[in-house]
Amino acid sequence: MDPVEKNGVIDRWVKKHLVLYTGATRHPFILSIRDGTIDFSSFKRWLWLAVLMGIWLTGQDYIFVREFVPFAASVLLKASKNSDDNSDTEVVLSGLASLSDEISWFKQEAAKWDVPLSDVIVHKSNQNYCRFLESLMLPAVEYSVVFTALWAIETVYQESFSHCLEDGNKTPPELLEACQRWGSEGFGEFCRSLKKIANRCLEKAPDEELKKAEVTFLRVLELEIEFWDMSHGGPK
Ligand SMILES: Cc1ncc(CNC=O)c(N)n1
Repeated sequence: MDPVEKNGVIDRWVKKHLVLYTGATRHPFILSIRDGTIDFSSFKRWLWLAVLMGIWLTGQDYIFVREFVPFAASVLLKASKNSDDNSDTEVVLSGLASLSDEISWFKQEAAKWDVPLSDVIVHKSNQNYCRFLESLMLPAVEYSVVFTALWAIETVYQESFSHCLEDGNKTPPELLEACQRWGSEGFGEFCRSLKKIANRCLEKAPDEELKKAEVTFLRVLELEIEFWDMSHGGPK
């Protein structure tokens, strides 16, 4: 890890807010996937799996990803305007490409499990998250703030699902594909690129902007925890 990364602003914030960060990246929901802590009686297993797939197959995450696309596109727009370093644009573009692949994956999974993705009831925590994303799309929101949000949103999933793939995991085989989608080394590489860009911008940000970016980071963690809570409590 090069020196900027080690002592970068983001690593400082992760350390400072480790409890909330761990709450988002080691949520009981994620631990229950990694430990496969499901009652192996077939009915409960199936039910548990249905609850678990609920996050994806009641379409909550599908709705999130559909809302996340315009947000990521707004970051791409800001990146193309930010003269600093146009390699930022390529990083964001690669993220958008994986999003389009993700949407097709959701559709095929929904078809496989025979779950309609249209007129899904949007859960409260999902509505909050989508409204938050919309607030970040306003032109006035600073580049360092939106990149901090983009890095945090992607990293929570990467950290969470890569944990489910670590040695000694007991992740149910049916869920390995979903875990690999976000837990893969490639996605980890993408998150590290986002972190580099965010750190570069945050190093130069005035205090006011730095504070806004930190608050945005914490808000993403809270919203991710609420999102896991929603699925942990099952589709309501
Ligand atoms: C709630 C939530 N947070 C982050 C991600 C990962 N980013 C885009 O796919 C996701 N799919 N859903």
